[in-house]
Amino acid sequence: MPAYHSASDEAAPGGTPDRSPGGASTSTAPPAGAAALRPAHPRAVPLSELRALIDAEAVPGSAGRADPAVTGVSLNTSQTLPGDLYAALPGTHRHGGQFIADAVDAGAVAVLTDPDGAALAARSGVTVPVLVHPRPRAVVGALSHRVFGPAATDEELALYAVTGTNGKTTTTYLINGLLGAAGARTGLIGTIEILAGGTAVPSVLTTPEAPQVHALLALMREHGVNAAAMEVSSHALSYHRVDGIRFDVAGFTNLTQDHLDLHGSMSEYFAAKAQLFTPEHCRRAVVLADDHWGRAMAHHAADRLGADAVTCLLVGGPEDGAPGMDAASGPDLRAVDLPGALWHVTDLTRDGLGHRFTLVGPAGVRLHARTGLPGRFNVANAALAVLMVHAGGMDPAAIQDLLEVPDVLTPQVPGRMQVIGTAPHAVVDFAHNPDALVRALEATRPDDGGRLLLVFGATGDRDATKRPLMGQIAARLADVVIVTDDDPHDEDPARIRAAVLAGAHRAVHDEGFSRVVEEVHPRAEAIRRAVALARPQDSILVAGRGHEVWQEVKGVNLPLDDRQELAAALRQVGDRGNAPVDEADPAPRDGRHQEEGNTPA
Ligand SMILES: CC(=O)N[C@H]1[C@@H](OP(=O)(O)OP(=O)(O)OC[C@H]2O[C@@H](n3ccc(=O)[nH]c3=O)[C@H](O)[C@@H]2O)O[C@H](CO)[C@@H](O)[C@@H]1O[C@H](C)C(=O)N[C@@H](C)C(=O)N[C@H](CCC(=O)O)C(=O)O
Ligand SMILES: Nc1ncnc2c1ncn2[C@@H]1O[C@H](COP(=O)(O)OP(=O)(O)OP(=O)(O)O)[C@@H](O)[C@H]1O
Repeated sequence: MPAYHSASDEAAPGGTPDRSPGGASTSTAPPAGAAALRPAHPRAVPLSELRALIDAEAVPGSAGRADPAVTGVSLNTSQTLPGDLYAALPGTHRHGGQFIADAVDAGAVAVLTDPDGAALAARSGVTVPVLVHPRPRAVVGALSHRVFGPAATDEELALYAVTGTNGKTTTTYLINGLLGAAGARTGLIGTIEILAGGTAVPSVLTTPEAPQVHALLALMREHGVNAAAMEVSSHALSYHRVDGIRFDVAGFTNLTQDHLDLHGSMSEYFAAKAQLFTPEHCRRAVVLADDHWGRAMAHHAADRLGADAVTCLLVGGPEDGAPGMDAASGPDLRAVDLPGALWHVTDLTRDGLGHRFTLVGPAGVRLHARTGLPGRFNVANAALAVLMVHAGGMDPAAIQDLLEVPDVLTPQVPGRMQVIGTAPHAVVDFAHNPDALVRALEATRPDDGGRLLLVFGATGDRDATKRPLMGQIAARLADVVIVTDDDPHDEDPARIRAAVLAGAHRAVHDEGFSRVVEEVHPRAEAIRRAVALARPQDSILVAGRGHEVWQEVKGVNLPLDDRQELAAALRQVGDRGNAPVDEADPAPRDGRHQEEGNTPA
């Protein structure tokens, strides 16, 4: 197993310890500027060396040094620092070449761009040298690695990547929980926050752009971080954001519908994710192989990495039903032909909100575990995290010791199945695609005949095909469906709601579900409506925005935190009692529109 110092051995640079996963010491300082996300002691690389690395054409500068020392890389002028190479990339809205003058004003000593950007540079009278490459985005990772990458003398930083449609954030927190319990000083890059050993910084993207990723890894090394877990989105793989990084272990959670606006089809979406499981990007792979996409990924990984580098995990079985992979029930056909080491989950039992389970591996090795995270999908996340740590070099006996640490597989993941109230059981979750919504609804349904109320919407400017699907799922699995707004971005929110409602109506009319379906906006009002309708034995799920604290409407960020709104609404109702759904005021009020009647008794 990797040898780690105890997290408590070292003082945190720049902060007091807090709740960060895996025992990384952090402080709770506010979001930092670009400089705070860079190493304090950057290396200086001559521009000529960078030019040779990517075989770029060079246009000499008209002033300053012919071969300046480059100490950083940026591809957005808001993050450009003195000494940077500014990568002026073609974008979906405009060309980064328009911002070269701003980059030079911010201290950029050179520019990397494509021929169109070079023309823009010439027109703006740029004085610094310009490197011209036909596909600059494809070489930014290699350049960033040269500038920010590890020196031969640096301590090892073990890197764990998680990809998949759902479960990335949760699995990275689980990995860091285990590594932290083993004494590692952990770092994190993902949707919620970035932990680089110093301050915790709220995230903007799930996977930042390549220069920032490489700078963050350098910062982690400076802060003595020796293991880091990172979410790798399909956007990241398509946009070359992790180029130049070879992860020790890459994990695959699942592939279900999302992001078809970018990828076009599920096969293309798969192909984007599959890039992670190649020798350029990882040494070992752990793949959740329960379904077609998982099995395809396992075979792809074995083809590219060799079967010895692959671990397959089967969790199987219906939600909260009999475990599909009980060792006593004999071999499962899904295991046939899976490459590499095979592990499966067995002895699955409910324990409080979470589950106990056993992982059975090659030669009958058994690991006994418990996660307090709700929903069977979190067993999959927890099992994947355990096997990724194993693939990273920790032997089963050491892992079993870690699994004895109370709640080691129950990290607090903000906005993921986060319980806000108990009577009614009220949960905020980040489910914002069809599969996640199914699983979150299944995990929230009350056991004892209470009703399930759902508040959700769909995001604007993103995969529109999932909107009616999510409406349909909502009407199938919830008793009261309140359709509201998510982040509309630049789209008309009413149009988005209409698409979601169309799916809900289809389930009600064509499939005969008897549900209350309402359209209520703004979102805070929808949350209050759900709370007003709920009885103490019911459950409320507010899905889609999880930890998010801003709602983006036409370029303006409006403060909105589902957790706060739900807590406030519950407090208010606690003072005056709940109204049963059929007694509640059915008349539309402030954007509320009741679409269907007849909730089940
Ligand atoms: C669709 C997408 O991923 N777009 C990314 C892309 O933006 P773009 O091509 O539209 O950029 P643009 O506005 O046309 O500008 C062109 C160039 O000029 C630069 N620029 C622009 C303005 C300026 O003042 N200065 C400047 O330097 C930009 O950095 C860019 O390189 O390049 C930008 C610069 O890096 C990214 O910030 C931007 O991500 C946007 C913000 C985004 O929302 N991306 C999402 C969809 C995303 O990546 N999501 C995935 C996770 C999804 C999930 O799993 O749920 C993620 O990893 O976060
Ligand atoms: N293994 C899983 N399978 C299906 N759904 C899951 C799984 N894990 C989590 N979910 C659902 O997906 C939501 C998002 O979980 P999480 O943030 O861990 O995933 P993610 O892949 O990081 O998502 P995103 O890329 O959107 O940030 C959860 O709130 C839950 O509803």
